[in-house]
Amino acid sequence: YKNPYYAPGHSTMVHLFEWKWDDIADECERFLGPRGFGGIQISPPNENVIIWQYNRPWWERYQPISYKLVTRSGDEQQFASMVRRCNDAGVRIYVDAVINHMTGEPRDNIGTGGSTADFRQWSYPAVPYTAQDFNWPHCVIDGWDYGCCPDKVRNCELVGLKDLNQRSEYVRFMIVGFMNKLIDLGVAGFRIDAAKHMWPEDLQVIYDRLHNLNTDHGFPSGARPYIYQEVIDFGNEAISRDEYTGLAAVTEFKFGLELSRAFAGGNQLRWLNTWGPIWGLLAHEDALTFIDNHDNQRGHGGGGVILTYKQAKQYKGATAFMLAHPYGEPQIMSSFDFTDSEAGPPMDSNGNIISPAINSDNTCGNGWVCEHRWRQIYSMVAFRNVAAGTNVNDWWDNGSNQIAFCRGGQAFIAFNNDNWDLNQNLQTCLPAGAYCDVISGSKSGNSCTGKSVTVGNDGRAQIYVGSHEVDMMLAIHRGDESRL
Ligand SMILES: O=C(NCCCOc1c(-c2ccc(O)c(O)c2)oc2cc(O)cc(O)c2c1=O)[C@@H]1CCCN1C(=O)/C=C/c1ccc(O)c(O)c1
Ligand SMILES: [Ca+2]
Repeated sequence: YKNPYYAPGHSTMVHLFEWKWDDIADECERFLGPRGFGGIQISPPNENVIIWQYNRPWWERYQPISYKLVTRSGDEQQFASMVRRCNDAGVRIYVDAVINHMTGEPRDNIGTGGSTADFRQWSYPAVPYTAQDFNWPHCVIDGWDYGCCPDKVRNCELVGLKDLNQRSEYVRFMIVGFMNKLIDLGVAGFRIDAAKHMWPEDLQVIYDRLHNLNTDHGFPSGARPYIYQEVIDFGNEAISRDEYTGLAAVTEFKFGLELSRAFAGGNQLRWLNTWGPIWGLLAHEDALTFIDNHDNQRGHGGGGVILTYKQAKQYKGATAFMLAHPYGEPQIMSSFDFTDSEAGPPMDSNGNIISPAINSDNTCGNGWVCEHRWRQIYSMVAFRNVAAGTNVNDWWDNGSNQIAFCRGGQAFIAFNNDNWDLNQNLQTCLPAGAYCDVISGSKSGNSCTGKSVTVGNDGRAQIYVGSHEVDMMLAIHRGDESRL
């Protein structure tokens, strides 16, 4: 359950948060496939309750009312078409699976597919679930429970959301049926939302009943779904993420916290020469890594200050480091612009999501940030693909915030987060020749729109990154995007 089964030559997952299925399919064909992205995390595809009371908040999609594949992102036909088109473009689909709970007790009683429920009777006829399928006696998780009482964190309601009993064979049957339908439609795996709130042994049973990936979508026979479990654990709770790493991969929240601290100036970059498990991070094969996610970019996820698209220069620096370094399985957040932390995606007066506009310079409009379309970010996906299979070598630093390293003999990157210029003759580990810096520009024909770097026969080059430049890094590699 720890292998994403990306297509050859592809890497990196992007979370297209709240995107519609037709738009995702287009994005696979016109951008993500050609740029070597490995996969996409999509928003929950099953029917959720409509919450007009808070003007369609982003978190309404985390209140299931049924397992029908009808949401504001599209219906089952559009879902199937997206998976087919993305797999054909070499881009995998991972589903955000909300299986711990159903809804709370919202004011309105109608779902995105027209289903209703009787919340106070724990009755969801569109599944169907009835009261016997939920955990009893009724209780709600209290703040103290996280520190003392694993049983309550699993068996009581998270913020009043009706808590399913995954020990029930019927509930297991319904959840497994829902997930196997998605696997048969060609998805490559799942994010398990709120995994901390479910018993590992119940999750193990559910995972082991999942089908192998669908070979008609290019997966090898016998391939198991890639599963990464959302366990928010900063080490101060009774439940540890180590209870879940035996099952499948786990979201590594410390990763984004530590890199945000380093690139926001709270920790010197030179300390990153030991980046990896000795920082208290999960083992490489267990870690789904990211700078920010849909929850903590809004300040909900606890743990401290997280960099987002709003701190563009530092965010691009931290993201470049995430993608340049071999540790973990990285995910890029692709956001819609927000100021209100509850606000949902851009929508028209009827509540329909507005599609991202693609501008002439390939950036997004209509309120979508599309971090994955920022040159400094998509260029580092190509860097990661060229560097696949190599380690970090020839580390250099200036004793504070100027660092540089190679990936085998394939790629080289330098960062400058000091407030004076980096101007050094450094070992790039690359063959002699001319290279375009893929951060300050790109290669067009046989010239560079940004900086160019000349590497000598000894692999060394003069590397310059001014402290007042738009970006704090310079990256070159042996792939076609950089090598002249
Ligand atoms: O103030 C709120 N929630 C209380 C604090 C955050 O607690 C939640 C956590 C949570 C937070 C921290 C933890 O350590 C933890 O074990 C759980 O996980 C969720 C997962 C869901 O599927 C749906 C939810 O409503 C929540 C949730 O409310 C607002 C209003 C309701 C939704 N919400 C939210 O803030 C929604 C947050 C949310 C939604 C989906 C997620 O996948 C997620 O990680 C957080
Ligand atoms: Ca639970």
